[in-house]
Amino acid sequence: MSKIITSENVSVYYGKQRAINNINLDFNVHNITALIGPSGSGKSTYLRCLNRMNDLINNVTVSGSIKLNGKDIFSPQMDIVNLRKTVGMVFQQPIPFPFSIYENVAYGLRLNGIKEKKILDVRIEKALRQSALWEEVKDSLHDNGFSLSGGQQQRLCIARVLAVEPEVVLLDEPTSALDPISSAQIEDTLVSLKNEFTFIIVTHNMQQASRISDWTAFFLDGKLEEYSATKKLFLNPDKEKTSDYLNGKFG
Ligand SMILES: Nc1ncnc2c1ncn2[C@@H]1O[C@H](COP(=O)(O)OP(=O)(O)OP(=O)(O)O)[C@@H](O)[C@H]1O
Repeated sequence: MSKIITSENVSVYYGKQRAINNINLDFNVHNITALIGPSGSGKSTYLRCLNRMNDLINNVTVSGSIKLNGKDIFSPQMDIVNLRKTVGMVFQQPIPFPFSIYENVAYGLRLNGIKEKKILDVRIEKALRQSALWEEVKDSLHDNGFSLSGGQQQRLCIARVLAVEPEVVLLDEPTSALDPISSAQIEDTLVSLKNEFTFIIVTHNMQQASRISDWTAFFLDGKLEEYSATKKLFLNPDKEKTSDYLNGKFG
C-alpha cells in the first residue's frame, strides 16, 4: 500500500523539554489512521509536525525527517502555504470565521486565487456536500457561521478544509466537544470520504478509533509504543502496555 507521509526519527522539544522521542511512523494513502494514547503522550505534538504547525509555537525544535509524497517538508524549497493546503487541519473546537457560511468556505479558495463566483459556488457546494452539511444550509448560506449548532460548525470547519482539496487531513480530537449524534455524523463523513482523502485523527475515544480507523498508533510517554492495523491492535496487541491502556488500567 502506498505511503503518503513517511516520518523517521521525529523528536520535538519545547525549550529543553522533550515531548516526543524518535517517532517512526508512515501513513497509508486513503486510509484513516488514529493516534491514541494518554494525555501528554505527544499525539498532538506529533500531528502538528506533519504540516509544520509547530513552527507557529515559540521555542520548539523539531528534528528528524518527514516526507510528503517523497518530498522533505523541512526542505527550504517546501512552500509552507502549499504544504498546509495539501495537509489541512481540523481542530478540537469548531471555530468558524465571523462570516457567513458561504464566506467561511470561500475563504481558503479566495486565498488560492479563485475569485469567479460561478467557480466559488461550485466548489463551496461540493465541499459542503462532502462534509454532509449542504442539505442543512443550502437555503441559509448567507447566515453567519455562528448561527449553526456545534456539530454543524465542526462540519463547516471540515468543509473549509476540504474546499481547497487537500490530500491529507489532520484532525485533533475533532468530536470531543460534540454530542454523540454530531460525533457520529462526523465519523460517517470521514469514512465516506476516505477514497478521496487520507485522514489522521487524534482521539481519546477508543470506540471511535476502533469504529473508523484502518490503522492505530498508540503513543506513550512521547514514544510510539505500538502501531498496527486497528483490528489487530484492539484485539491482539503485541505489547502489554497497549493492552493495559485499552483495558483502562491507566490513562
Ligand atoms: N506549547 C507547548 N509548550 C510547552 N510544552 C508543551 C506544549 N504543547 C505540549 N507540550 C508538552 O508536550 C507534551 C506532549 O503534549 P501533547 O499535547 O502533544 O500530548 P497529547 O498526547 O496530544 O495530549 P492530550 O491528549 O492531552 O491532548 C506534554 O508534556 C505537554 O505538556
